[in-house]
Amino acid sequence: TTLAKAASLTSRAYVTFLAGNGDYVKGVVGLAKGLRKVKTAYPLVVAVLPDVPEEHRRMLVAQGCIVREIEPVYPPENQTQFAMAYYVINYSKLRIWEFVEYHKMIYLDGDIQVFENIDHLFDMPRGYFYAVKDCFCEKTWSHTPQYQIGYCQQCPDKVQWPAELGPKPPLYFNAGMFVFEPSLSIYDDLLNTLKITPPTPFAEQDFLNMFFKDVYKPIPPIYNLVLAMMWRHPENIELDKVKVVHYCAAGSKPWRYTGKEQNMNREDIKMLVKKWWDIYNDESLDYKRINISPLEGETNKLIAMALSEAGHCIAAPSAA
Ligand SMILES: O=c1ccn([C@@H]2O[C@H](COP(=O)(O)OP(=O)(O)O[C@H]3O[C@H](CO)[C@H](O)[C@H](O)[C@H]3O)[C@@H](O)[C@H]2O)c(=O)[nH]1
Ligand SMILES: O[C@H]1[C@H](O)[C@@H](O)[C@H](O)[C@@H](O)[C@H]1O
Ligand SMILES: [Mn+2]
Repeated sequence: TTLAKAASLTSRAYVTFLAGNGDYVKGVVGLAKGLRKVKTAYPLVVAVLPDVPEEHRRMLVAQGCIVREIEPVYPPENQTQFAMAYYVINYSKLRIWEFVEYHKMIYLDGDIQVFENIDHLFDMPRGYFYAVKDCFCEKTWSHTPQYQIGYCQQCPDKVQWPAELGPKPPLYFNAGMFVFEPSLSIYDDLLNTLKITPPTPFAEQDFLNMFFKDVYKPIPPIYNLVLAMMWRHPENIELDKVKVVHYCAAGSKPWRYTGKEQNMNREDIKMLVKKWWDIYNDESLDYKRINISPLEGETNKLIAMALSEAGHCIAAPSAA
């Protein structure tokens, strides 16, 4: 019905995560502007930890974001070395499963930029967890047998998985981008499972991989270009088809980019960093309240139609 269609359009959103008072807020502002540039029909929700300063929250609201505060989530205590010390805060991402006013969401890291519209990903069948396969070739993976034997799921035939190591590990996704369905029962299950799961180097990314392994569906790497793919597996990437770029390689965050770190002085990287800045600096992409988004316009029409089908009519403003 018309009303159902209106409801399903309004119950979708992008979501990202912001912690601390550092410079990741620039990433989120850039992301909000990038999503506007590709004319997404859906809002960007920013899940913020309590330590995000008021000034940064105001900047995000001014960019049209919906700011939602979340409580931090901590893994059980243990002596793990995270691949990056700050990854521990990423367990707090699990709170986004609580956002059940949305039926479906696309999670994007703050260091991601969207260069082409990806709204069609919301239309994929429900009941799965969609994300892009990660690459195991960078030094951040040196703690794993995969890295040690030179096995990568991006080229699984180059180095075969040795039988002595047991069955081949399940496919592993990068958790900087995924399509999921908020749900209170899954949320409870996530938090209860976390309580009995010791932390591991890739923090909530390892945890989500374990938790969703039976419903994980890989989507093409154009939906989350992990930058190392460009020098590790160029044969798997068609740069001109890429829709979503994840500035995750060491030294690649555009707002900190110097070009000095390893692999950062490449032309393709410089071009992608420049494209990020072009969006960030484009004032015409700043949020203007006056512009009703195509979805708001469309939804308002659908709601009006549904109400009139149901025999209601919208009261005209009364003459005072
Ligand atoms: O000070 C910080 C650090 C991180 N973040 C947020 O946390 C996200 C994850 O951090 P990074 O993007 O720096 O991390 P990576 O891309 O290297 O990390 C990858 O591995 C992590 C393991 O915890 C997560 O799964 C993350 O989503 C995945 O892309 C950021 O995008 C940002 O949204 C902040 O807000 N402030
Ligand atoms: O989440 C991590 C991170 O983004 C690293 O930068 C990358 O090397 C990894 O492949 C990934 O799993
Ligand atoms: Mn990231």
